[in-house]
Amino acid sequence: MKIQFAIDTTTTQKALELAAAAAPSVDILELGTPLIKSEGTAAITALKNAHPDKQIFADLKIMDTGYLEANLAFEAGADLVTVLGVADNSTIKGAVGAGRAHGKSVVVDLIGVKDKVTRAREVTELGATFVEIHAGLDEQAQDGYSLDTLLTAGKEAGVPFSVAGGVSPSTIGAVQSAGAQVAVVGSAIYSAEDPASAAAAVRQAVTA
Ligand SMILES: O=C([C@H](O)CO)[C@H](O)[C@H](O)COP(=O)(O)O
Repeated sequence: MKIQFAIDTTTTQKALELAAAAAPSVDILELGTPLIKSEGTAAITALKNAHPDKQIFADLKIMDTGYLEANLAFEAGADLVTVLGVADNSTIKGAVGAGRAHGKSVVVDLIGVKDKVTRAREVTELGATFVEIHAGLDEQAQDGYSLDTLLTAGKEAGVPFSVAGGVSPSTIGAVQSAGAQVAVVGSAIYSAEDPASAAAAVRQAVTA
């Protein structure tokens, strides 16, 4: 299972510092949506130039103009780009088309999708490389939030998936056992006092 570090900061400078600290322990470096909104696609290029050996994930959360927006991110150096599962199928197909034109991948983020299992199967048919079974930061803050719901959906869907929703060293083992291809870890690393050690702890909790 790959480890993806979601960098939810708002400046390229801070993102580069966090990426440098975590890089030895992770496989994929994600530019979070707030970072891209704050700094634009130039931040994608900066991270790719600093880490050409890593997969760079641009969390654009595309909702419309799938080809156009995905193309912007791929041209800037992204290897993976997100489109929203709640978007129209034509938008998802557009983003997938841009991915194919660049030889890169599109991930469909199921944040806000009620029936994640059904939609996961549909968008995989449309060409998503994998789906992200995701509860966002606002959903995580609600009473009764549990990562288990995401893991159950991932197992049931039977398609390639990642999991994002407050994954930490203590829960990443369950994500791996559920069969995820990728575990997304954000705040457990970027909010830690020592992000390098936090990323190493995440790596140690995953079995090879
Ligand atoms: O995608 C995310 C969120 O929508 C804000 O951009 C997060 O990067 C994702 O949820 C992973 O972060 P954690 O949940 O803090 O691990």
